[in-house]
Amino acid sequence: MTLPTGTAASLDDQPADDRILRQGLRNIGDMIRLEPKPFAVGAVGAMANTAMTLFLSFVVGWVVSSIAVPAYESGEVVLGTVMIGVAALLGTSIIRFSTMCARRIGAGVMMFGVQAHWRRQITRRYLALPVSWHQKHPTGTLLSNANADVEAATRPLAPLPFAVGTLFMVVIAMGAFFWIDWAIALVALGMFPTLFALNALFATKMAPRAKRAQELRAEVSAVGHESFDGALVVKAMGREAAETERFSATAEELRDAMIGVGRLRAAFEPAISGLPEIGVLVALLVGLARFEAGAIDLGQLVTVSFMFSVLAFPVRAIGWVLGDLPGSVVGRRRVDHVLSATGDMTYGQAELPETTAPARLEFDAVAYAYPDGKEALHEVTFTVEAGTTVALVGATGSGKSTLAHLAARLIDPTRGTVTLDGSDLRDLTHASLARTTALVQQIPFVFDDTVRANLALDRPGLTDDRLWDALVAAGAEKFTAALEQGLDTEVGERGTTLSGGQRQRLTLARALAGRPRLLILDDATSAVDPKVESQILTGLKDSADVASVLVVAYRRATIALADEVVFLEDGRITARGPHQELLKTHQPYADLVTAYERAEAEREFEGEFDDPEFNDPDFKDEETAA
Ligand SMILES: Nc1ncnc2c1ncn2[C@@H]1O[C@H](COP(=O)(O)OP(=O)(O)OP(=O)(O)O)[C@@H](O)[C@H]1O
Repeated sequence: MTLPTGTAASLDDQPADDRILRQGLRNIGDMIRLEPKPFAVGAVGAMANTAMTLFLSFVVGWVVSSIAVPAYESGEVVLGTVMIGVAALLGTSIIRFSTMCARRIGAGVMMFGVQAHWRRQITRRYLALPVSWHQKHPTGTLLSNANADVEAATRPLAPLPFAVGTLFMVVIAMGAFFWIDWAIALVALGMFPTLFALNALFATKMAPRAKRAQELRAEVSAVGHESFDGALVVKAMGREAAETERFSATAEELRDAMIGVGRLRAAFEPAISGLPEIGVLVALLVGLARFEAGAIDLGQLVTVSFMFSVLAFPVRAIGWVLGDLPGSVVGRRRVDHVLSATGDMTYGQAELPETTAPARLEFDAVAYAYPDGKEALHEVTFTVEAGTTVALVGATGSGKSTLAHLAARLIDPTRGTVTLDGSDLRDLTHASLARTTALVQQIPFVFDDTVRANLALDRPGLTDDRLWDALVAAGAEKFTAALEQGLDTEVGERGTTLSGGQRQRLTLARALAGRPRLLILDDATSAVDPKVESQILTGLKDSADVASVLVVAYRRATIALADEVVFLEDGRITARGPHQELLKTHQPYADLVTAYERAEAEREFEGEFDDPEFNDPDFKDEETAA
């Protein structure tokens, strides 16, 4: 049995500088394959645009030599010829404008299309990866993967069609230069390769800085997310200054890294943007000399000068693409780190029958080791017989939650088997497993949506009647009915408008609405009034839709409701049997349950339950009177 370790290519395995260009160009190739149509529109638009720009050079040259010069020499303006000149200039400009639109639209659609594709892939991957992978990756970093990294990876796409068009223009212009005059062509031949070499040098120097900046973006996102997520703890513990300091330190590191990026850019940018201007100047000087030597005429001189000056700006687009390559390679590697992460849960083909009868859960010699190698459970063997309730009891860290996660197949055992009605959980289809079992955790997760949406989670066939039945069974119908809009009430981000106890009962109702055949409660009612908790669990046992229940329990009353208690010590079952029997026969168990009882009495005395109904005498009387 292999563990879902969630490994992937290491991010430190950074490509050497000389490979940045190759990897960057391959990355661009991959992105073109993802969005070929918008790229084609953008590139064809750009090439048509540059062709029109070059054509304009000839039009300008022709207007000068055939209209302006004869008019100047004869002192006569021929209106018809002028109109042809104006029409040629206007027509070329209109086509240039429309092709520029096509270039920009193509580039935008391509870039946002690739971004959307990768974001979808990343989200799918996050959902497919096992819990063990998520435990090792902070949420802030995952957010950064889906945002900053995807954006960095696709950044060269914005100027890409422009750069492709420019390359096309350079090739045509070179031909034109050679056709007009070899000396002018030599100037161009010197300028363009120097410009490409300069850009390539810039890209390789930028690579390590871009990598560091991208890592720090993820760190800032992770620290920020943790601080905002833990805002209540930070405030309650008076840790604002320390937390601000922690965030500032990372933010300052990012600032320094970005300044480093800016410095390098500042060092190269003047040379990269100045070189074409120098080229124009040299071409003009050489052109003038060649004109005086009679090698070219005035129209050709104007054409050549115009061509050099219209090329001076677009050749920068090639620099923009090359300048964004290092960041894009680093962003792509970080995206690939998520997309290539292994450790998916693979599901089998077996289906359990679609009945509502309670299921039988069996652990046979189960062991589980976390990815750090620490074995949390050893040789665990026990059964939850169909329709019975088994309480898992054990000191903190004894392995109760690990066992609950194995029962719900959030993780797979390192050794041994977990079976439902005789089928190994690993052989079942995902749908069959989700239909049969439901896990309710101590920390309830509530979506920023209505009560109805939170209960139904888009599962088919969950009518309002069924949702109300589940709310009744979870002891949540009174507070739901008291909400202003009942099932349609928005509960806010993470259910902030509800108390902790209400959130727990809502998530219990969510699980019950699916009528699971095995219900796993991992301390799922800890914030609920103990008496209400007892009522809920008794109700579940007596209900017509009786399920088998595996419950991680701390309260004596809850434990006493179970048909059998499984007592865990350091990941091993050291005692099993009915609660009353274990109290008499197993001293560590008796000690723990007594300690729980004492702690519970203190909590109750101090009114600690995060459940307004419990702390509100009217509600409490109403709910506990039955
Ligand atoms: N993600 C993890 N990585 C490594 N070790 C872990 C991880 N989660 C839990 N453990 C370890 O596994 C052991 C069992 O943990 P588990 O959460 O199952 O205990 P528990 O009985 O549910 O504890 P509690 O009552 O405090 O919730 C503990 O020693 C814990 O430190």
